[in-house]
Amino acid sequence: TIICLITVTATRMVSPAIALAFVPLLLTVIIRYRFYFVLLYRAVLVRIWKDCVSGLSREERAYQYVLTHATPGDPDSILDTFDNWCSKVEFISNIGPKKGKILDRLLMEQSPLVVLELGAHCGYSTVRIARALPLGARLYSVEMDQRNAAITEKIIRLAGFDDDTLIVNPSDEVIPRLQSDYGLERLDFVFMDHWKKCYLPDLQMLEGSGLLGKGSVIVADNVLFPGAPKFLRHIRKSGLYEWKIHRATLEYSKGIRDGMAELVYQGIK
Ligand SMILES: C[S@@+](CC[C@H](N)C(=O)[O-])C[C@H]1O[C@@H](n2cnc3c(N)ncnc32)[C@H](O)[C@@H]1O
Repeated sequence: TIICLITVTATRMVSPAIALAFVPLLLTVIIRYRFYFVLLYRAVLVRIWKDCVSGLSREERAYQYVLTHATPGDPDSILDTFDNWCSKVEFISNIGPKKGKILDRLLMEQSPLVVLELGAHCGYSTVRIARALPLGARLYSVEMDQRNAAITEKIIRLAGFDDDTLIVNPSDEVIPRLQSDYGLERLDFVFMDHWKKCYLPDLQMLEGSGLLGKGSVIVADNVLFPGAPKFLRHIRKSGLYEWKIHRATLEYSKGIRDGMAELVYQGIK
């Protein structure tokens, strides 16, 4: 319909031959970027519409769904229910099941005892991380949005991970106080999934904090889409890390390429 309308309007303004010449171009654009259009529709248009009709935020809608469909105390059921909602009902930028499995594997391999999560949103990755940690490990999750943090808090409790620490503040205020306020001496594992423009300054802040030791692992999501080019340039040039990109697709989307960066700090401590 859109193509016809544009063509008809264009035909009235310019010659029919020129207008028709644009049809293949339009079709090519639509086919090539179809996954991005679907994402725009699911993440923005459906959200605006449901915000209006439900009177709840998207995060509250997700929580209501999880509360009524998942088994309390069962992290697997909570994650599966989130995944179901995000693939079939509305889009939320949880790390999702595919990249989540990569994160699970890295956590299992490292068995970290002190973990920092930057960007908890509704608590999906928080539950995913907590589920994979060895006994006695500590997870510190940082979320700056109070409403998101309230949902995360409820999801953590629903999953039964009452011992995790949720810090409601922006990462650049939390990182400098991790030693003084929380008594941390070393971070074994950091998961970054907050605003992409914060990746580089926060990584540099962590480097300067003395909290990273040789072998500390940093995993950063979405480094290819939406992308974190300055962060990638730094890890390439600084010489402080052994690193690789785990290629995948964007959460709950088939055709948008994304990746997670895995960094192993080579500094001394
Ligand atoms: C992509 S979502 C996180 C998704 C979550 N990691 C998951 O997989 O379930 C990003 C979240 O990071 C939070 N955020 C963004 N910048 C932040 C910052 N500088 N400090 C703390 N939280 C931040 C946002 O409020 C948002 O809730």
